[in-house]
Amino acid sequence: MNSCISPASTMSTTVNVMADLVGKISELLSKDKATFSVGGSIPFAAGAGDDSAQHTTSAPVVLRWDPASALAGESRNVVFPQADAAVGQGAEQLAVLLRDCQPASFGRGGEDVFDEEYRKASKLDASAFSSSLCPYALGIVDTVAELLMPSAYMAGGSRGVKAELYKLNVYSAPSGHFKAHVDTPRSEQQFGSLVICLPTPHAGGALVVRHDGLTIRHDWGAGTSLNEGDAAPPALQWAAFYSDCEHEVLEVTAGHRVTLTYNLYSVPQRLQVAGKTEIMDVARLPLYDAVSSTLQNPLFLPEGGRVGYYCRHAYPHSASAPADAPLFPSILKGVDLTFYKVLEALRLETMVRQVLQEGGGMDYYDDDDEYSREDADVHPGVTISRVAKYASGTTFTSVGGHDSYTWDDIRNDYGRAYDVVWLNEALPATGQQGFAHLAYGNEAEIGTLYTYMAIIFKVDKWSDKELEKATA
Ligand SMILES: O=C(O)CCC(=O)C(=O)O
Ligand SMILES: [Fe+2]
Repeated sequence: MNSCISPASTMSTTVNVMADLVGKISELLSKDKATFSVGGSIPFAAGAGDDSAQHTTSAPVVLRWDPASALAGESRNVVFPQADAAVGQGAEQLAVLLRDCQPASFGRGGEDVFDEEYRKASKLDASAFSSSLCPYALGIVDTVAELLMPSAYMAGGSRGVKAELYKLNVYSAPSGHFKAHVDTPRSEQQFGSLVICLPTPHAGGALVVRHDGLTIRHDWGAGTSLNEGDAAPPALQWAAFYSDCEHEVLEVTAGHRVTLTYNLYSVPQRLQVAGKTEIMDVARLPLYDAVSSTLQNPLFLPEGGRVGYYCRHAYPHSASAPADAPLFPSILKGVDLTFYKVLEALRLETMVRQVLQEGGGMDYYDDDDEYSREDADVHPGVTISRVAKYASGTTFTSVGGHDSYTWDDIRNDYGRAYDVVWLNEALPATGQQGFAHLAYGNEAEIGTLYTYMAIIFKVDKWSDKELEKATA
């Protein structure tokens, strides 16, 4: 160790540099969009003996397209990466692809315009080609969801990312490029774009993304054989960025740079199932028949009422969700989702809500046991249940801070009371502390009661006419 003490000026420089660095990092961490573009690289599987179970690798990518000039039903194809021996032939196939592409336009003042000064590229529309590349299977979509998903949608993980194929673009030497621009969002749900670069040898053509004074450069030509010295094994290279980021494609100086572009949307994750009955025929489920025939039986709740089912799965229901991205019903899964779908298909008035645990919590108050109405003759199997006004979030009451309160006083302050015929019992593991109340003791304390997610539907009262018909 050097025993010499640094002069004061050096010390203070060091301190300043440290403060600068720490400041920079914490500023980036505090900014919602400091991570405004992410990217990566996925190698191609080497074939037999490859340890692809451990690492994500890609199978060769087959690209097929419909040339405008070909007979109906005829398509052409090319496989990436090209085998070394086939590079000459590959160049020919690329030339054919290029010939079948159209000049790429861009949006200016609400119009599609062609201007090689601004953008020099060729494209195929998504309707004219397909490829075996699946960004979901490669983990790209999950990675984007983890890192770029707008934070407003994160609560409860109820939203997912949809990557929709948009274009195939080819930027070729000399001078293929796209000047700085911002992509036009295709809908309100679009939050970004994804670009995947197929492994063709090229130089130049870096994708440069800028946001808030920061720049990220994705240079995919650098690792290809046209840049000897640093040529890497062929890989799929990709980048994703937020829609409000300015970006550009620098000039391609050699070869062809071929990319697939995708629009990235934030979508309700499971609502893709919950919201669309057309992809699943609910009426084919045994549960559908069981519920529908029960409802047709005049002996079942002739006076009408509510029937409840405690969800079998645990959900983060005591956390609140943003109003524009509610957790329920979109987060429902498995049998809970199936049951909800069945009720929806039967057009029953249904609510997915938190229900307060029956009875009280710790031994603070008298339990006067009024909440459960087991006066079986009048209301067989009916329980007065406390149902929350909202599906998610924790509620609080100031009731309970004195020993003259009873559990019922506290419970009465939670949601609404409904008479419910329960189909099952709540599973302890699905409960969460969703209702906080004041408790008493030496010091002010807060007690909590458990809430459980439930699906409750309404059964209408039978009219005399219907009853007559049903029993005839
Ligand atoms: O091919 C790329 O790298 C991105 C092209 C682009 O910015 C676009 O298509 O809007
Ligand atoms: Fe763009």
